This record gives sequence, C-alpha cells and structure tokens, in this order.
Amino acid sequence: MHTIETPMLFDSPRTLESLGIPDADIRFVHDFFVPLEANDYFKRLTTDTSWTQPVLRVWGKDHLQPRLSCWYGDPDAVYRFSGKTFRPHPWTPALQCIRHKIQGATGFHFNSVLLNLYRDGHDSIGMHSDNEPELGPMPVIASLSLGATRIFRLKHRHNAFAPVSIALSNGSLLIMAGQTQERWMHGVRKDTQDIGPRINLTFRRILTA
Ligand SMILES: O=C(O)CCC(=O)C(=O)O
Ligand SMILES: [Fe+2]
Repeated sequence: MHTIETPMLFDSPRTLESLGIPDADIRFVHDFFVPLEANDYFKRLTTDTSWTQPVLRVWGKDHLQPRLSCWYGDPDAVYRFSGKTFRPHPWTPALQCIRHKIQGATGFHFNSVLLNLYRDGHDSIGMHSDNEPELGPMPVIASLSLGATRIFRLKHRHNAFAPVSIALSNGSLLIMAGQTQERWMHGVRKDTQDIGPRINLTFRRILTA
C-alpha cells in the first residue's frame, strides 16, 4: 500500500498542494485551521449540530449507520432519494464562517455540507464514491477534518493502481475534484486503537433546478 506522508516542516502553511494521485485531482493542506481554531470549531460543532443516526437498509437488513451525521445548506439544495425530497438544515453561523473560508481558499461555491461524527474508533464509513446525480459530473468536494486523526483510504474503481492512505488530522483540508469520484472510491475504516472523536465536513454543490 502506498502511503502519502503529509509534509509538516518546510511546507508553506495553508497552501493546497496536489497529492499527485493518478486519475484524480486531490489537493491537501494539513493546517487549513491552526489547532486552536480547529479545536474551537470541533467543540462548537459537537454541541450545536442536530446529530442523527439514520437506519441503513443493507441486503434487506436494517443497520444503524456507524456514525452520526447531519446535513446543512441553502433551502434549494435538496436531494431526491427513493421518491422522497430531503431538505438541509439552515446554515449555522459557525458553518457559514467555515464555508466562506473554504470558498475563499478554493474559489468554488458550495451550497451544502454533510457533517459526520465518528464517536470513536468503532465508527466508520464504507468505501463509496460521491457520485449522486445531484452533484453533477466531476464534482468539487471540500473535506475538512476536526478532532482525532483518521486514515482516509482511496481505492481505484477499475484498475490496479495502488490504494492510497492519507492521515486526515485536526484542521486539515482535502479537496477532491476532476475525475476523482468517477475513478476512485474512498472510505474510513474502523480503527482498533483507542481513538477519540472526529468530525468531518464535506462541502458540496448540489445542482439546483
Ligand atoms: O470522514 C471522511 O473523511 C469522509 C466522509 C465522506 O466520504 C462522506 O461524507 O462522503
Ligand atoms: Fe464521501
């Protein structure tokens, strides 16, 4: 397995660097927020988010999603799924601040954000691509991580490129763009270590009617 070492020293802070992953456009900065700022957002989002734990139906069996989540955004950023329309919660001041800062750094506009809370090492997200039709072709997704470091894994969908692991630490920002969703899957496995909570925010642009 190919592991990308995230540069800590001699790296100009807050610059999005391409990770050079083939067939993808993935950029990363380890200190988008300095620890003090990241810790402050982590605390605010832990308490101020309307966390839910949806039930997922997998192979005809119901399972509790192995993490908590909540979705925020503009009123018209709606998802349609199984004949239902899902509307986001309205932006909170903290989420608006984070959104504006990420928009400034990337030059992209995001109209929604999905928050995931991994309570400990038992929580996870399975391998998937964020390729829902509402995101359109070649979506740009900005992923901010707060709290405990977890390993983000990427696996190519069609060929034998080596899987990639990236340590997503407190305050880091990862951008997935171009063909990343079409060609690669990503996920965060359970971790056997005694690991603290982590919040991940994926900012997205949903195509509106
Ligand atoms: O927690 C992460 O780093 C990934 C979350 C993710 O892939 C998603 O919400 O679609
Ligand atoms: Fe995802």
